[in-house]
Amino acid sequence: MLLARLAQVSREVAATSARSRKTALLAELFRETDPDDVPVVIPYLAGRLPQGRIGIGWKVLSRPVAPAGEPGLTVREVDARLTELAGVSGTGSQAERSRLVGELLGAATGDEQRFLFGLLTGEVRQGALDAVAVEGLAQATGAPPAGVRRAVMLAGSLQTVAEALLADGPPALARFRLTVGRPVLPMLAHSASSVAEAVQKLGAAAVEEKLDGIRVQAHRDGDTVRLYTRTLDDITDRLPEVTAAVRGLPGGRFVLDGEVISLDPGGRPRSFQETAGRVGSRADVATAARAVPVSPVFFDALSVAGRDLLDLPLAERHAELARLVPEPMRVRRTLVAGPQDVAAAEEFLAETLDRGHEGVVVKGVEAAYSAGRRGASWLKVKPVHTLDLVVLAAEWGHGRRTGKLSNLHLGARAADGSFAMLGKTFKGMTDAMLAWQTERLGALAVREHGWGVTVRPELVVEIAYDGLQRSSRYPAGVTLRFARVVRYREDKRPEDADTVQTLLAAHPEVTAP
Ligand SMILES: Nc1ncnc2c1ncn2[C@@H]1O[C@H](COP(=O)(O)OP(=O)(O)OP(=O)(O)O)[C@@H](O)[C@H]1O
Repeated sequence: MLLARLAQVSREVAATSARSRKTALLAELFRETDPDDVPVVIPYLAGRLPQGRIGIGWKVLSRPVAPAGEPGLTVREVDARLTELAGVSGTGSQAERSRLVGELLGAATGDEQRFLFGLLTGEVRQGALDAVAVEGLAQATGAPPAGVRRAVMLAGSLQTVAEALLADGPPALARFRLTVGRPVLPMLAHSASSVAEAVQKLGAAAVEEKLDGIRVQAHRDGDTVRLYTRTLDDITDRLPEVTAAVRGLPGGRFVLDGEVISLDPGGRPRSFQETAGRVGSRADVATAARAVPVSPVFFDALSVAGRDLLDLPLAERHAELARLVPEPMRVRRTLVAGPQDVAAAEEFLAETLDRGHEGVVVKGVEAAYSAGRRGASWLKVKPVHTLDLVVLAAEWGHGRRTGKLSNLHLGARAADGSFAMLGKTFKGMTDAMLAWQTERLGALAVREHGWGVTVRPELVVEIAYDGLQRSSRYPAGVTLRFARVVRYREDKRPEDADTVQTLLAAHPEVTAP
């Protein structure tokens, strides 16, 4: 496929707000797509590079290059050139990268250059594109949209399903089943402002403690156990005590969903940083496990004895979980019949907070497990409400913070895939965080200014704030009051950050006319 064609469709999809038009444009593109091009076409459509970060600085990108007259670049050729570029290292690498970028841009027309520029700076991420792409794929191949959606959730990747569908047509969907050893994207939760609101919305529900640890999916087949994070990274080798605990359970073949958390000897949770540091560290696992042991606490069963449970109601999945997993390794919960039981739900929340946990997740008992989605039937309630935002830029600090990137520019996802700045903060950072973010943001810089750097929008940071206020200085017309950093969320991608739309919806006091 020619890059020019992809760039054209990408532009047209971004320019129209009609979902049916977006779907039709993508369907047309997929009909022309060679299955071998899929590993490039899908990430490019979403504004992502298959190579991940390739470290081209703003200086290199901002040098004007005369465009080619005729489009001739194929997507595969562009990908090959970027792979070459990503591999350049050592002395003289800067000059070599600069030469390769010049060569690539010189082979591109003006339109293609603009597309490549967006891709290389990471300025536009069409995170919402996946859902439309699923429909486009269904339309292009004649497969049922629900079947494609399910396959994507089981494969954990649109790309894998697109390759199979474009190569073999709708029968390929049957290949995607929940399999022990192949992780699925976890179901996520929406927020509710109180348990009363959550119970009102859901009716009969399980109110579960919300543990502030790391999400883990545990797969077991006989003696083999594998553990995956919410981004489907395999972390089995880092958590021997969790692997052992899973191996000790009675069933021989299952997939469970839960959280790993580090508890102190009194059973209270240690800080999130301790658990996250433990799960994130590969070095000297045995020493780390002695210093900060973690335990799994499961809240769902996705497959037991070869039976796929995803489409069963929560109540039945819970019953399976209870058969398999003994009490201390299961999340605590209380069942409520509906709004009439709100007092019981509130009491459970209060007890949970007393035990040092961060809140509760209220789950509709009838709902299936919607893997890879923020299901409407899981509502989290936390007294301290935070936002996950993306760092767009950072300013050099003054005084004690001279030489450190300090004041962060924070963005939420906008409807068009870009990020809308909501405000700035230099509060809440420890010295260690300042040092870490200076290095990390330095590496992500795409543009240098006297005041600081603009960065590739990749780093997700959790922000506490006291409210919203109107402001004509910011693109969404609002800004955060007293924003402060809680922690970095390296387990999240920019596509997982909060959106302007959900933020506004959560603050009717500001948005009401
Ligand atoms: N009982 C529970 N049921 C479901 N998820 C739970 C539970 N206890 C803890 N969690 C964690 O809460 C997360 C659900 O909240 P959400 O999907 O919004 O992710 P999150 O943004 O990481 O949450 P937060 O930022 O609020 O910690 C899950 O991914 C899981 O890691």
